[in-house]
Amino acid sequence: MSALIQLHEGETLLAGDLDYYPQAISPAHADPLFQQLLAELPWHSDRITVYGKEHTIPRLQCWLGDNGLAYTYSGKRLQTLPWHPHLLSMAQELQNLLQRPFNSVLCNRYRNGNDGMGWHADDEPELGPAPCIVSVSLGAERDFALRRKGETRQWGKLPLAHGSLVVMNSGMQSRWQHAVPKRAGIAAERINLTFRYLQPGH
Ligand SMILES: O=C(O)CCC(=O)C(=O)O
Ligand SMILES: [Fe+2]
Repeated sequence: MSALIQLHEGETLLAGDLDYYPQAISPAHADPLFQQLLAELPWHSDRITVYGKEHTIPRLQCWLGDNGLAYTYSGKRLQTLPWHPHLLSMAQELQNLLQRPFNSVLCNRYRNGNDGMGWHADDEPELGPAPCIVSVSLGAERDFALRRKGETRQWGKLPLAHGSLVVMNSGMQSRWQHAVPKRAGIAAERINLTFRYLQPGH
C-alpha cells in the first residue's frame, strides 16, 4: 500500500493544538482497510481497576508496535504486539508526512454506541512531555468530545468521519482532554488507530 494517506483540505482547531483532515484516506482505500483490520487485528477485551474495583473496558483494543516497547495501561506494564503490515506502512507514511516518529499504535474498536472512552489526556510519561499523536478513524462516525483541562463543561465536539485523520499536536495533551461518548442508537462498528511514539526504555 503506497500513498494511502493524503493530508489536504485540513483545518486547524484549538489554536493549533489539533489538525483535522476529514478525507485523509479515500473510501476506495478506507473500506477494505476497515474490513481487513476488523478481521485481522488481535482484538481483545481489557480489564482495568478503578478505586480497587475491576471493570471491563467498554471497547476492544490492541496495542501494536516495534519489538520490545512497553507502555503503561491502568497501572500495568505491558509489551506491544507485533505490527500488522498495513499499520506499519501507515506509521512510516505518517513519519514522512509529519516528520515526527511513530513506533506504536493503540487500536480501539467500538462495537456499537454502547462502547466509548471516558475523558482523558494521553499524558503518560512514556509519551514524553509534548507528544504528537495521530488518530485515524474508520467505520461508524462517532463524536470526539473536547474540554479544557480543569473544566468539566464540554467545549465542543468533532464528529470523526470514516477515513478521517486528526493530528493532536504538542500542546494538546497538556491543555485539553478528550472522550468518545457513548451514543444510543449507533449499531455500526468503528475502529480508531492512535499512532504514538513511546520513548524506548522508559
Ligand atoms: O477513538 C478515538 O477517537 C479516541 C481514542 C483515544 O483517545 C485514545 O486512544 O487515547
Ligand atoms: Fe486519547
